[in-house]
Amino acid sequence: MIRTSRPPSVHSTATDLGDPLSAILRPPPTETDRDRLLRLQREEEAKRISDSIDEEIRLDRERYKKSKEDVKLLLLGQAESGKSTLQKQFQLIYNPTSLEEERLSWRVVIYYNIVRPVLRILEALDVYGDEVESDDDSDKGRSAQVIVHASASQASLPPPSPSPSVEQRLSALRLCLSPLSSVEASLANRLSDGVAVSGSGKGSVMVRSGWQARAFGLSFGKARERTSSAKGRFSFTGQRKVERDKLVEDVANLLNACKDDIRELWGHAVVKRLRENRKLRLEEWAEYFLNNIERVSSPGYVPTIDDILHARIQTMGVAEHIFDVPLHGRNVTWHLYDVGGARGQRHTWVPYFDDATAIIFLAPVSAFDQYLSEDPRTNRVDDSLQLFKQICSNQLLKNAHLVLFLNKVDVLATKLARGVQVKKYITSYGDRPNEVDAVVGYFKAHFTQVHTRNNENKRVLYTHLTSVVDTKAMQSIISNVRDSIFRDYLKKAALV
Ligand SMILES: Nc1nc2c(ncn2[C@@H]2O[C@H](COP(=O)(O)OP(=O)(O)OP(=O)(O)O)[C@@H](O)[C@H]2O)c(=O)[nH]1
Ligand SMILES: [Mg+2]
Repeated sequence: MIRTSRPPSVHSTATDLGDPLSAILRPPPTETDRDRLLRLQREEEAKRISDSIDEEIRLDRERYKKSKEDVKLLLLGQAESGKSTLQKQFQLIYNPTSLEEERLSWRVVIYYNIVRPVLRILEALDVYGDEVESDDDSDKGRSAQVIVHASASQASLPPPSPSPSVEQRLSALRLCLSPLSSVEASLANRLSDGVAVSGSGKGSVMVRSGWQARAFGLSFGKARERTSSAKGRFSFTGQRKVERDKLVEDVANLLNACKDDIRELWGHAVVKRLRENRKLRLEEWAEYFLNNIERVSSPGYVPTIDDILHARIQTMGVAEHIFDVPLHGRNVTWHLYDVGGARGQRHTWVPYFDDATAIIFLAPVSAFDQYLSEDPRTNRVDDSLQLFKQICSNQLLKNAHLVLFLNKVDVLATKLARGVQVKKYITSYGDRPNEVDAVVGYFKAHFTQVHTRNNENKRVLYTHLTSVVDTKAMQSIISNVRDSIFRDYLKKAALV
């Protein structure tokens, strides 16, 4: 024989006679049918909410457990060291369609990367132009000839006098290119979404992760992005989108109209002289886009992947990019954290340290003749070494797999070929040969020494010589880095 109990009820009256809470919750004896129905509906709704909270907690727990299995890779290094460019190379390998989809949106950055150096060249001419012109009279004649020849195809310039002086010609170019100064601020404003940022020290534009989406109201590919510093998502009305596109189209038309003048200015003997005697210094991306001015400013221009890799925009805060990386037939989720490297941005890195699986530290070896724009007394290689020391000795990072990229080897080679002397900037370099292998070897020894002296955990340092804009070479370097990170990852997983 079995004994059965009554079906349980939320407000059981049989078992809770002594329980004051149950007594309060018990329906009043005068409850009507309608009241009862309403009460049951309320209870059902409360249960639904409670169940959904339980489910959320369960999913959160699962997500947390799973995210502990994810690889978290930090890209660290000073500003302009190549972190965002390396991130694009990862994107190209593990989520190529997203970079394809972004191509058009990079026009605004590339146009900014052209307008800004052109204006800097004009400023340098204002300051040093006369000096350079009077340096060498014979060259004056040579420059004038170049100009007469080049100006024959110029519709936008005033008709050349039979033999215009260098000065007259440069004045004419200045006049023709003056409309660019008004678009510089508009492009900067568009990119930074009107946010003025301190800490870059360079007066150039900084953007947060997801800038394309904010600037154009578009979303790109599958790559999920989060940012530590965005206060919230921006949403744009269709009207604003149209106005913004109009700006890019206007700049495209302007550049197309000015491209012969820009090309002439860039190839001008006086400008070349200013660059040779280093009174005018332009960054590598400026040179790249000015060398490609014809293509980049032609109508209907769509940036190539190579253009995107050379485009320069400073990162603000920390941008998270998520990729699925295959490992033995299953996918492991990789979180790539691309940080802003300027001094004013470095405090944003710390919250990402304690669960980092691996670090790639980028040190641009070409920067031996440059000083921090945030602190013009500090040599950039010296800053890299100091920063690397802090990373190596940081207790929160002591278990992270450590990779060092001695980057911008191609830029170093170009600089040395131009005759720039390392010992002039790094006095300790002494009389060692002014050649790529020797210079890279010298810097490598210094970084290795910093690592050795700050290596409590006896961890291995994996060093690569890189030019992160070189897609072909990066494919094999990234797969090499991936394998070494996975080896450590599997070893640690086996110990858990
Ligand atoms: N030629 C050449 N250019 C490079 C190399 N690495 C980076 N660049 C260029 O240098 C510029 C700066 O690179 P980014 O990747 O933006 O530098 P970053 O480290 O992200 O800088 P922040 O965001 O300010 O911290 C870009 O225009 C890149 O195309 C390289 O190895 N060779
Ligand atoms: Mg960056």
